[in-house]
Amino acid sequence: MRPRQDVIGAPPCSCGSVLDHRSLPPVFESRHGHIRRYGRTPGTAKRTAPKRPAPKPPVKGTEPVEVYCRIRPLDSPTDGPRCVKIAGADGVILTVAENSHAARNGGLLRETKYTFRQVFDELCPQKAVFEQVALPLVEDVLHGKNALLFAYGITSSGKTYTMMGEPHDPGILPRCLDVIFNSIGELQAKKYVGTHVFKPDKMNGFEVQSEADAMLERQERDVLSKLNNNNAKTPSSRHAAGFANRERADDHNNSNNRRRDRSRVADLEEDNSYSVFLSYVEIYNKYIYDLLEELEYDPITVYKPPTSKGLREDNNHNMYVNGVVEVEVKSTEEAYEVMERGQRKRRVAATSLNAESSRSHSVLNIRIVQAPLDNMGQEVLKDKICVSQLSLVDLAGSERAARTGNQGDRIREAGNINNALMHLRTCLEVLRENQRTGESKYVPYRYDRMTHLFKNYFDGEGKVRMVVCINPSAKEYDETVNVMKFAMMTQEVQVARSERKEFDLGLIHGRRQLKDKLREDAEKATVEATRPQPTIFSFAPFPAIEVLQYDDGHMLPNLARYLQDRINQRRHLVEDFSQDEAAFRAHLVDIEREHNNFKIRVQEQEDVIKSKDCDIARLEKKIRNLERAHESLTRKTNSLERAKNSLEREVGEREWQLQMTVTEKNRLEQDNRQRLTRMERNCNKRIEESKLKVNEDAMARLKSHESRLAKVRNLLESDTESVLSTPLTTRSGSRYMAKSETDLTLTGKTPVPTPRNVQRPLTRQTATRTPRGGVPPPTKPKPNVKLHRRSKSSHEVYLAHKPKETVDPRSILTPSVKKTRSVTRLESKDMRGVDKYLLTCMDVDSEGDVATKLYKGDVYRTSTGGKSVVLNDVEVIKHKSPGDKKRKSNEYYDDDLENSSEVEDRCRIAVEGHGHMK
Ligand SMILES: Nc1ncnc2c1ncn2[C@@H]1O[C@H](COP(=O)(O)OP(=O)(O)OP(=O)(O)O)[C@@H](O)[C@H]1O
Repeated sequence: MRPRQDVIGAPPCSCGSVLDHRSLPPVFESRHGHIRRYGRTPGTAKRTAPKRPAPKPPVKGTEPVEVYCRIRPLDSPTDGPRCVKIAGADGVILTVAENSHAARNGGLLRETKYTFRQVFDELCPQKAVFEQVALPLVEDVLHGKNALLFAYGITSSGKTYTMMGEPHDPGILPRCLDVIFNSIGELQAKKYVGTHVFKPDKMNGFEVQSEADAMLERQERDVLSKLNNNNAKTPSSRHAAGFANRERADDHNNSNNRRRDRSRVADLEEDNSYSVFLSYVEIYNKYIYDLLEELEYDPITVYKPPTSKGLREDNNHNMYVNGVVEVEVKSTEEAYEVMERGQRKRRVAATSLNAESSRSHSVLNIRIVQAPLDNMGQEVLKDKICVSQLSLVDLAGSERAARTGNQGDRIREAGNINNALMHLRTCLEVLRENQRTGESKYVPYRYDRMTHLFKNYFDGEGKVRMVVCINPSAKEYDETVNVMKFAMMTQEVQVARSERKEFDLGLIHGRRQLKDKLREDAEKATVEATRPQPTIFSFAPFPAIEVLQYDDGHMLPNLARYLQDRINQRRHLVEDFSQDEAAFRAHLVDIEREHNNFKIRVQEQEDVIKSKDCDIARLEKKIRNLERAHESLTRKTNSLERAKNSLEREVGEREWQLQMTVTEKNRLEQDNRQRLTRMERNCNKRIEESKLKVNEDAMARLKSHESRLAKVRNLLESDTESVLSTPLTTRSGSRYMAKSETDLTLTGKTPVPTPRNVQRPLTRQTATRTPRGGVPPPTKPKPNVKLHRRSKSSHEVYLAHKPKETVDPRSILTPSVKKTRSVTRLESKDMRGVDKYLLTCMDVDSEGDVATKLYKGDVYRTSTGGKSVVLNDVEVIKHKSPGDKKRKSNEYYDDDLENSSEVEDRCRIAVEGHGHMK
């Protein structure tokens, strides 16, 4: 199988793209702006200032993962060539090593510059590294934010050194603990004492434990620790578990050697109560083990091997190790002790590159639990607990089997370590691509325990920092290149910035001091109460002052002594009294001052209370208003509910009615269709009958018309003297006596009439006498027919009736009438004094031919005094279109027939002499 390190040894660019060095030009600028020089010619390739792309504007609310670089010293100054140079405060230049993979592959990369947030050289002290890298994270965690710090690098690059350090020069972990305890000092909640004791709820949260429970737990612990002390005589757990342990961890036990970090974080919430909890796990061969778990003692196997732990997600979607032991620590010493306990259990082994090589990734979780105190400074507010976490991760180093010379378990461990690191890299790459492109590709955190555990840091909020540890030895060049690329890629990952937790709940400040003050006062009062009361001093009784004998030489001296003593005593008493008085006065002054202070504070508190009362009153009023609003809304909701129900009912009814209507409509439609079909049948039948009847009527009317025409003809024939020998028969059977010249056919050009409906020019003009009755016009008169010549007498007066719509045809053929009176509209009076009647009609057929018809008649006086006209002649002057040659001659007869009814109508009016001609 190909060793893992060969796989990870070659991906050339931090952006993940594989570069073929041979195909690249001598100078190539990577996507990250790093200048790379290629070429076989060894020499001093002068490095120009790297041209980095303009930094992207930071996404609002996010910040990049901050990557720092630490270069460890070589084991000895003569320890081979170096491949790493420092370039300023934030850059390192990696020079290709001669025996490196890149060099062997032909494409020689001379120098590459990598830029970090900050670079620490070999001489950089631990304190400086801590202050730059970890102190801001400690500040964050004390202010309620989460943070992750991990050390990354190849094996033996100084990760554990950076994280743990040495007793005389501690690394990041112990310093973090120092600073935390320096900062929270007196603000800590008392362990097992008081009512504000935080306790893990086993689901990654915390609860407040009652004092009784806390005491009970303490007793249980005491018993357990005694038992453990007894068991300590048995072989140590680390040997029983068969794991090698770091001897240097024992050095930490000697706290006298340990140098403390004196830094502290200011501006903490003084009215909060703090607790610190530690948990320590390692991820070994894909499994998570609890380093603080007390292994059960078994008389046969001595100690049971540790069981792996699972990962769970809490209510806030944070990942945690299920069932992990969380130890509350109250001081740096306690924390050290716990940390070292875990450190001793961590799996390390000697490899050819590191005598104490970490075979697992270790995660120390420092959880700060804080909650604000109540107004009396006595208890914490249970529902305001804030938990923040600082995860300090010492990753196992990537390693190549060829370099380490590992075998057996070590090879398997190395494979798992490399896999986990590769997976971390994959996750970060996907995350970075998602952030760049706006896509939401699945980030495979879950495929590895380590990435799954850190998921919340990359997806959630909080600072993430990485210390990349570098071994500058040229032998490590190939792996160092990959570490650099990973670091470059990681710097481009953005994480959400978390906000500082605010604990200002409107409570009074200085609650903690108030509590202390009250306690002090109570203590003082107790002391005062136990102080012995001053006894009333009484002088010794007077000696006997009776002189019993004259020579009594004792009485007076005794008395004098007594009095002197008494005077002295009195003087002492007065002095004592004045001292007591002064003390009392001073005490009184103190009390007075204190009293005044209290009065001021009481006043302040009263003000606060007043303002709170105002607030309360305002809020109560608001609550009342809201309640009223709520009630009215409830009423409104109820009424709307009722309205909605009734509307729903109504809608239901309407729907039902609609359904019924539709059904009824369908039924009616069906009925109507049937009825319509029936009616259609009946109608068709009736239409057929009507048609027949109409035909019959039309035939009957035709017959009656014919008979009437026949009568008129007979009448005309009988009354007229100038009867033509050859009567012209119309299609309707009526006869006219032709008085005009017959068969007048004119050729030659005539003025073209312009009737209204004529559009085509007329080129031929024809005037024919129109026969009636469909008989073709005679071409020449029969010899026995006597043609009646048109009267030429000049005394006959014609009434020429030309309706308005007639136009002048401009024909050369005009009736030969001398005396003419023209009217356009016929009235009775016009008939006076006229002998002849001439009616001019014009007609345009569908072909556009214009026919001018001249009806002539004689005017007779009737017996009733009126005038009657007997039409006896008709002349038709036709203007034919040249394209009408094919027109059949009998069409003329059709036209005549059509017009005959019109002529009859007009004549009827003229004959009667009533009405108006159109
Ligand atoms: N900055 C430094 N100054 C002095 N000594 C250092 C420094 N960094 C590392 N060392 C030394 O180098 C050796 C290897 O370091 P360390 O064990 O920390 O490497 P590591 O990266 O944790 O390796 P592994 O991944 O195998 O555990 C140790 O002896 C350590 O003391």
